[in-house]
Amino acid sequence: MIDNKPRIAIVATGGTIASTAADKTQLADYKVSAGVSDLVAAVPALESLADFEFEQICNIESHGIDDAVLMRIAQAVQRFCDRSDIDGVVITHGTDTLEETAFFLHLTVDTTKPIVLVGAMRPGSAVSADGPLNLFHAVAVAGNPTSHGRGVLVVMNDRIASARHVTKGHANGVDAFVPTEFGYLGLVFGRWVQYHSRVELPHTANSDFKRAFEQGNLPPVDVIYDHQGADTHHYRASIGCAKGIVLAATGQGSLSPQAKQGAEMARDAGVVIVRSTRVWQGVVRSSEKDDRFGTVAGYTLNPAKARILLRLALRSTDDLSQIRAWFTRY
Ligand SMILES: NC(=O)C[C@H](N)C(=O)O
Repeated sequence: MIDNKPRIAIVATGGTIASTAADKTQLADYKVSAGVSDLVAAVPALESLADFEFEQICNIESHGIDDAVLMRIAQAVQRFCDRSDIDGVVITHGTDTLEETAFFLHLTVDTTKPIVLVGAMRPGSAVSADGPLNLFHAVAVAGNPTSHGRGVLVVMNDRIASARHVTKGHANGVDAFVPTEFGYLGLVFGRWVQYHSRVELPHTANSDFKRAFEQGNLPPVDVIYDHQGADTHHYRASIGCAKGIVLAATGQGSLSPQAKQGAEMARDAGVVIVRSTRVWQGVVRSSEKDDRFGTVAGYTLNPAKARILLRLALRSTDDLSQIRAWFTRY
């Protein structure tokens, strides 16, 4: 029996799942304190699911993750996936920027093995902490043979979502992760795992950006949020520092007069602008605006994920037609 257990690598980075507070009802302002061995020790039933290896990359909140940490996470995940004795990888992560790490790995890790990100919305010290069961579920999913070839997965609150679609949709609740209109991929309930759909867009072993983390720094890309009464000063500050700007535009990618001006300034300075939307569902399709302002339509990627794709794209080219093609495909 024991011989049949999968071997799972747990890559730990911090977040609320690794946090504790002085009081059981304290649900904010807690401290990251638990290392990966503490997380695993808190769920003894994990032993029945898998054999483990651990790597602690850092122990910080996810809004503190920078490029250097992101690259270390990606390299560690790739290293584990390249090993024939490892069946899957679980990454414990803060939820605030979890979708960014998840989507970066989805586009860059060269594997068909399951990679599962998991976090928690309540610290480990809280009444009804969600971390222990989320971790159990993440390992159940990573060790399940039906999880192969599905790209990077996010497991929270009994659901399995794709890194491509999932976004944080609630600031506090344990049901914080929502898959937008594309839906969850499946369910996990104890040891039981069932999938209902898969992501059709390219990822992991089929991605054009495989192992990009081995190829040096990614170009800086800023996100600018458009709104009523906008100004052009964000664009002026960005141009000269950033190689690209993602515009969290209104509606289906409409631009305020100032955003239009900003887009023209960026185009003239050779900075690529992606028109994404601050609305969290729907599509920004290419239109005559893109010809006029030299912009790229962001399609169904939210601004945080459009930023990741634009960085990967700009690492290899500044050819607008190639970048536009990638935005229609990913
Ligand atoms: N729920 C969380 O994990 C939020 C946390 N503060 C983070 O590291 O993103």
